[in-house]
Amino acid sequence: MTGDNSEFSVIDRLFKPLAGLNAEARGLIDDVAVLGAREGYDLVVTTDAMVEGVHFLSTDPLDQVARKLLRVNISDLVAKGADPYGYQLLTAWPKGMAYEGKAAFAAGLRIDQDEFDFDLFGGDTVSTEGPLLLSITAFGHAPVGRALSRAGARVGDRLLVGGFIGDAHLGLRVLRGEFDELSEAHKAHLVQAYRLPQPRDDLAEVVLDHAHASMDVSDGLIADALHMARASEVTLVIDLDRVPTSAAARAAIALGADVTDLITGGDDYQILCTANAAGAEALKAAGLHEIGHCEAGTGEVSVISGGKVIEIEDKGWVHV
Ligand SMILES: Nc1ncnc2c1ncn2[C@@H]1O[C@H](COP(=O)(O)OP(=O)(O)O)[C@@H](O)[C@H]1O
Ligand SMILES: Cc1ncc(C[n+]2csc(CCOP(=O)(O)OP(=O)(O)O)c2C)c(N)n1
Ligand SMILES: [Mg+2]
Ligand SMILES: [Mg+2]
Ligand SMILES: [Mg+2]
Repeated sequence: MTGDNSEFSVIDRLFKPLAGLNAEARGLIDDVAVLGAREGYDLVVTTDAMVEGVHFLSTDPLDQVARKLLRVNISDLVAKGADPYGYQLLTAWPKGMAYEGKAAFAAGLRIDQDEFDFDLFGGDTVSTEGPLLLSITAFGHAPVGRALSRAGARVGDRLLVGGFIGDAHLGLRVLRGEFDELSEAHKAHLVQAYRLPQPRDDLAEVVLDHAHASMDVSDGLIADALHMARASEVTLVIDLDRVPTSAAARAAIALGADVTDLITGGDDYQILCTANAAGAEALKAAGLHEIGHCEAGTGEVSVISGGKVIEIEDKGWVHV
């Protein structure tokens, strides 16, 4: 089996089929991929890595790890209003990792490549004495000059979010043995949110058409709102009571989960954006939720609940 599990055999057997017949990938037998320019569009590029023990658990199924890796990258693209196109993949396999694990990983990629119409263009394979490390550089297309940014929030804008906040953070805690009293259905919902975030590619177009500033929530709602507030040089006011939470999250809160953990825990991969009043109505009609507004400022986030300001010390995830 060692031959089967070696670098070029794995590329040939597991990754070449994922590149398919796409000429841009050059059959994964060249040094580069060559992406043709699409007239009238900018190429939007993003990179996000995932490390075992930092972004996912060693007990998470490898097909789902692969899908999460694709999804966290697609999440950044759709938050910019870009149409996901394809990706480069880096795999740093722990020495001795079995072929079966790599095959499960490739099977997960296949599922979500098809789900999101996203092609593999190439990448790199290395081995490591450390934990499993995976990285994707993802490409998407946005009409020239129109890809959204974290800057661009305007005083008077409404602040909106694409879906539930806090589920993934609670899902990680469920996997670590917390909230055992929750129903099996609620636990499954939260674990699914952690293992398999749902990037809202269906919202990319409406966000592109109506948002002034847009990003995805990865570090935590408050931390990422702060990133947006700083980039836009405004104050974002978040009404905690309007932040959408699932029935499962509310059940966890009833069991003692702190609501501030939900808005600082991260891993949500929901769109966070601002728009003027008319734009906000269009975004709400598409399913986004209004959670606050934008005031004059110099890069602050203010969280209110029941009309009172809440101080939040740890605002979200920071890699150190
Ligand atoms: N090692 C790095 N080298 C160059 N740019 C980086 C590096 N790490 C992060 N960045 C840049 O810093 C910015 C913020 O990154 P990050 O917080 O990871 O964004 P996101 O939450 O959208 O994934 C991005 O513009 C990203 O390209
Ligand atoms: C095992 C495990 N522990 C902790 C976390 C929580 N966590 C790790 S990284 C992170 C922030 C998001 O990852 P990052 O690499 O910062 O993504 P980016 O902001 O670049 O999109 C969070 C919330 C997790 N997902 N899994
Ligand atoms: Mg990143
Ligand atoms: Mg990201
Ligand atoms: Mg981050």
